[in-house]
Amino acid sequence: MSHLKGGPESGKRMLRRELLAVRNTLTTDDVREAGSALAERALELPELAHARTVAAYVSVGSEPGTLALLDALRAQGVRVLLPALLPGNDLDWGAYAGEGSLARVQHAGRMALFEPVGERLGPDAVTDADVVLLPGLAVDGRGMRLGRGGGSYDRVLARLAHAGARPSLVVLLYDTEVVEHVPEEAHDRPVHAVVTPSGVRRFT
Ligand SMILES: Nc1nc2c(c(=O)[nH]1)N(C=O)[C@@H](CNc1ccc(C(=O)N[C@@H](CCC(=O)O)C(=O)O)cc1)CN2
Ligand SMILES: Nc1ncnc2c1ncn2[C@@H]1O[C@H](COP(=O)(O)OP(=O)(O)OP(=O)(O)O)[C@@H](O)[C@H]1O
Repeated sequence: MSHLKGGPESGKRMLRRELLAVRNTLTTDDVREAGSALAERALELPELAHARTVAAYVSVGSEPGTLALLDALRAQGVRVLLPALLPGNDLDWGAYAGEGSLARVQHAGRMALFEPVGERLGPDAVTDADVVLLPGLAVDGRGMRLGRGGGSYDRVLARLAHAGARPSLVVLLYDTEVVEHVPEEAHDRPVHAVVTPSGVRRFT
């Protein structure tokens, strides 16, 4: 029973706290360098080279940087969708039209996010994506991902499954965040690959 001490929920909470503490020690230079290496590695993925639509997100704070990757994809003519947080933690989507098309949004109790300012396409727009780039704090050898705990991407994955959409699911992390074991709950779904500054690892 997951509400009991030692269940997957408390295991996730402890692991999140440890991983966020490590991220908090990174300097802005560390974050920027990791972001450019990450973009380079990610662009080697054939899935991204052939994608028409990619669902991504704008990194904030000590998250591995995504802006370099978003701009490179856009320059290649890829349609890049970005999330906007809805009440209840579901995600709406809008097209990325360059850095000037982002607005800093402060949702109560959350880190400030950068969200697209243009037309909102609705939560189902993500089902158009050929690749979904997911944020996270860790992944294990099975591809089980630890998120921030909002459940936004759990909902995205459930929505994709419901629509019969099967995009490539790729999580973007630092090297040290590929760990031995991520505690999982019944709703968790594995990703297909992780990109870190040192390369790509696929899960079977
Ligand atoms: N850059 C970025 N954009 C993103 C996400 C993300 O993880 N990173 N999301 C990922 O789903 C979605 C938004 N969901 C979010 C969920 C939690 C928090 C957050 O600040 N969590 C706090 C803890 C708050 C709490 O415990 O309630 C934190 O992690 O410090 C932010 C966004 C969509 N956009
Ligand atoms: N399909 C879903 N619909 C609604 N709520 C869900 C769904 N899947 C999971 N949840 C809820 O979301 C909450 C957070 O789940 P979990 O701790 O697995 O988040 P996470 O995977 O770390 O975060 P994220 O998915 O945002 O990256 C849980 O309370 C869970 O019950």
